[in-house]
Amino acid sequence: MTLARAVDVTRRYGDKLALDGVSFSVEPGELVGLLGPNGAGKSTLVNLLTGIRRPTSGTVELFGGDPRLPHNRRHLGVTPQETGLPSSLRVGEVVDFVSAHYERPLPKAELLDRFGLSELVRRQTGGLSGGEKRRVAVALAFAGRPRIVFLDEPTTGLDVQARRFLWDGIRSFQADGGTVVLTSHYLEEIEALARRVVVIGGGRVLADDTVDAVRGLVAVRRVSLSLSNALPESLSNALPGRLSDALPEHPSGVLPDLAGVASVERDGDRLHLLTADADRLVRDLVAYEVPFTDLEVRPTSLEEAFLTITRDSVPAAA
Ligand SMILES: Nc1ncnc2c1ncn2[C@@H]1O[C@H](COP(=O)(O)OP(=O)(O)OP(=O)(O)O)[C@@H](O)[C@H]1O
Repeated sequence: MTLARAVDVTRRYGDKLALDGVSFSVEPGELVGLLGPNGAGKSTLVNLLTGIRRPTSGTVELFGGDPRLPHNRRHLGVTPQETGLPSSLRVGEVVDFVSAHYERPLPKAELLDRFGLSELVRRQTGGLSGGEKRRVAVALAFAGRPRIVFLDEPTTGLDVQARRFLWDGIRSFQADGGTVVLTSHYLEEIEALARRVVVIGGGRVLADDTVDAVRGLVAVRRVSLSLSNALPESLSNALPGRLSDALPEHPSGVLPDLAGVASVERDGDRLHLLTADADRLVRDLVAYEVPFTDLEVRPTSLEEAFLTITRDSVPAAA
């Protein structure tokens, strides 16, 4: 049985289209990473699938039913992006309080041990550090032995060791048959946990694939250069192509049709070429004796990489 599903879902906040025709499903035992830049729509998707908000159009299902109905949420665990803990209660008391809502909660000691929180059991939550609070908030999603958990940026604000502890807790839940959906800005984080990654950008699903495949997609570099003078005419004539199409009015003529260039932007005399293989592009520029100056190669942002690569297939958001 598909545990969570969104079918052609849109969600508006006033004029803002936060999700635009998103379809997505999660099968039992999966650990799925939702990856995307700020404002991409990740939290909105999580909030729809967990019944916190309703879609504007399209359908969402949790355990085959409406996520807003309590009986469909019995086997759900959630850690939203922001959580408040009652500051005067001790960690152990908060766990007791949350666990009391479930028929068959995890024993308190086991839950705390799984997430490396045993030493904090007698501490008031108000006195915990930000990272400690976050770890408690994430652990609470597992208190009721959920079948699926949604973790919205679970490791924000955590140091390396705390992050590792949390990853171990998430992994052991999945090893026991649990299903996890987590959001992150970082492919590295998703890579540490998940095999499947769904990339969200501008309210749409831009890619739904293995981490390896997505890593290949986002390894895009921006190669910037200025053209110092006109290309030799013989070269211009011999090598017309998509770059020349992109630069019809460039005074220096055309660049050769360099393989692997995903897009070309022009900014005055400066050209910005996006490519997955910057080394090869630079070698080609040299081999073609393109008269460039001020060459600069730098990584692109995730957003830039995806929006560039998918520009042709993704219509502009409304
Ligand atoms: N309650 C709201 N009212 C108005 N706009 C909202 C609301 N919630 C989200 N949005 C807008 O919807 C878009 C998607 O937001 P969402 O929080 O889902 O993105 P996100 O991918 O989770 O971002 P982040 O990584 O920054 O948390 C953003 O433009 C955001 O400003």
